[in-house]
Amino acid sequence: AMMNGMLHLASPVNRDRIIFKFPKWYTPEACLQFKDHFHTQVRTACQERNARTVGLKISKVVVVGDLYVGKTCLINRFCKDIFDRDYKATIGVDFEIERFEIAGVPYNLQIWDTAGQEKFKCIASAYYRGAQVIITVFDLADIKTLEHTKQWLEDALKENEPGSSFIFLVGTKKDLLSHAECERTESDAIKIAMEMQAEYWSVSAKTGENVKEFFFRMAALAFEQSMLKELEKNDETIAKIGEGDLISIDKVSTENSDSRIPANISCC
Ligand SMILES: Nc1nc2c(ncn2[C@@H]2O[C@H](COP(=O)(O)OP(=O)(O)OP(=O)(O)O)[C@@H](O)[C@H]2O)c(=O)[nH]1
Repeated sequence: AMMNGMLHLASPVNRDRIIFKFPKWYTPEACLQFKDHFHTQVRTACQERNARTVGLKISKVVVVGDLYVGKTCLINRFCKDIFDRDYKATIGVDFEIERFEIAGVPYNLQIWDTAGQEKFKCIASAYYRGAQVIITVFDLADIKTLEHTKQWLEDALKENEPGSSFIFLVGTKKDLLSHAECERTESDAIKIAMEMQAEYWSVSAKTGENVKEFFFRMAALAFEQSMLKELEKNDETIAKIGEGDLISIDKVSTENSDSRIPANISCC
């Protein structure tokens, strides 16, 4: 099974998981980043990825929110392209690994589906740690689930470094609302998203509306952030090597004891 799993990861990624262009936001009112292309540094690093970015890139995503809001259906629509109208409660947690190729680089998302039922909360919260993305989900047709999203987010944030996760607020079951109803709920949701510093999306797992767009956007933001972090780490390593060199240069200049040149000038 292990062998199969590894072969699976080595095979080419599905054609509809290839991202070239930076995916767009849903609404400018609650959007994490305004831009339509990858960071130049990231693009360059992706082009020379063999030299600089080694290893299997994987980011953790956790999906939280009240029971019955449609977390499992949202994940299943994207990962398996299916929709199940029968409700089966998530017991504790479940996860999917979704493979992408972004700007030419293989990339994986580990998507954790957590249970909304109160009795599973302590099991589920054990999986919140180390989330690069937190998705708080509510049901557009059930306004009290929107009110609960702040609490869900707070619980997820407790387990993570401040400012280390991208936050999304997602309203599901868009198909159940008229255009006017949807707009009304959206404007409430956008206010909450702004308070949460989250990006807002309305989706339907039933019809598939905005599902792929949402996951692509999330994957691209998470990918870019992890590439930037990696580049920063590489730069630090290079800087440290540089420091070492400077110390030896200092030594040389001290040993030469040329009194007209202060030793520290060689730093620049
Ligand atoms: N009409 C419609 N129904 C949906 C949609 N998404 C989910 N549902 C229905 O809502 C119910 C709950 O969906 P789930 O995905 O199981 O909900 P959940 O948030 O994972 O629930 P827990 O696992 O208990 O936390 C199911 O009966 C789904 O068929 C949607 O986009 N439109």
